[in-house]
Amino acid sequence: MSTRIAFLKGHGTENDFVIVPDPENAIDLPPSAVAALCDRRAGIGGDGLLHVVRSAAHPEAKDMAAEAEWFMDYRNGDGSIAEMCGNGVRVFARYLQRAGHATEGDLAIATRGGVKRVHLAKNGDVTVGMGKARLPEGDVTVSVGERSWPARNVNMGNPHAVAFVADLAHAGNLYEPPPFSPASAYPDGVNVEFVVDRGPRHVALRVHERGAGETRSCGTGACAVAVATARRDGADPAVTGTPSTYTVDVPGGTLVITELPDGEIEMTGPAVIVAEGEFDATWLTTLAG
Ligand SMILES: N[C@@H](CCC[C@H](N)C(=O)O)C(=O)O
Repeated sequence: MSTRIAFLKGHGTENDFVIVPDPENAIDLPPSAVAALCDRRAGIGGDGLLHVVRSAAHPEAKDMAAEAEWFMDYRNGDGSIAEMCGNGVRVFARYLQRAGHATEGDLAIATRGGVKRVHLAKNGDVTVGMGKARLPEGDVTVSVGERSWPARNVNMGNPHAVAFVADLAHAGNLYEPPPFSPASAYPDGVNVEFVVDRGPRHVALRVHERGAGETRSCGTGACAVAVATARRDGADPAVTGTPSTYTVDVPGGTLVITELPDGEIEMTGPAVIVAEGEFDATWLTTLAG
């Protein structure tokens, strides 16, 4: 009898994830296995993978176990590891609720970017305390074809370059990571957001995600965009003393981002589980090569 491994599929504003519940951290998920599971033709398909592990059972999360029972071991679709995934945290929380590990209201989730406070609302929205942005100094230029733009460095636990453009179509097909200069600016790669204005405190973005390509949403990216836009608009909450809220349209929906005067950022958006099933463990090892 072969071993069956349970999985679910979920998305947050169409940033989609394969979810692998593994409370005791017993499933070996090397990068090749993650990439095989996230493959949209030969696998299940997803922009990334949420490995659901008890914090106490994961060496990277043990220290957070007293604060947060569950650790989001997030992987990009190409198998690489990222520090944080904003849409992923909301979907992770929705999974915990569905599995009976959490109820409506507040919970804490351990991530590589620290413990995140999450609120599962009655109306189906999920709010995440995303922590504070860091704005590393340094001019960066992002290019697509003949066009180039200055980009703002914003770190949400993971790196982002935010470029304001006249038209989202100028970002091109985003099959490849957009080149930036200086080439040494992001030694570990970067997520690149292209942004246009839609109205007062309302923007829209397209994103090329490190390790995934163009996706239909990026939660940390939406936070980075809200922070960069507030600085551009003279609405930095630390200066004005009032929270700034931006509506951020992404190709897969809408996220609402609020930055408080102390720098803490809250992200609100949907999170849904769309399917569940199981796969054969030997299929995984064969695919993973
Ligand atoms: N989709 C995510 C971000 C996932 C990580 C990113 N690709 C990286 O490598 O930093 C989000 O919703 O934040």
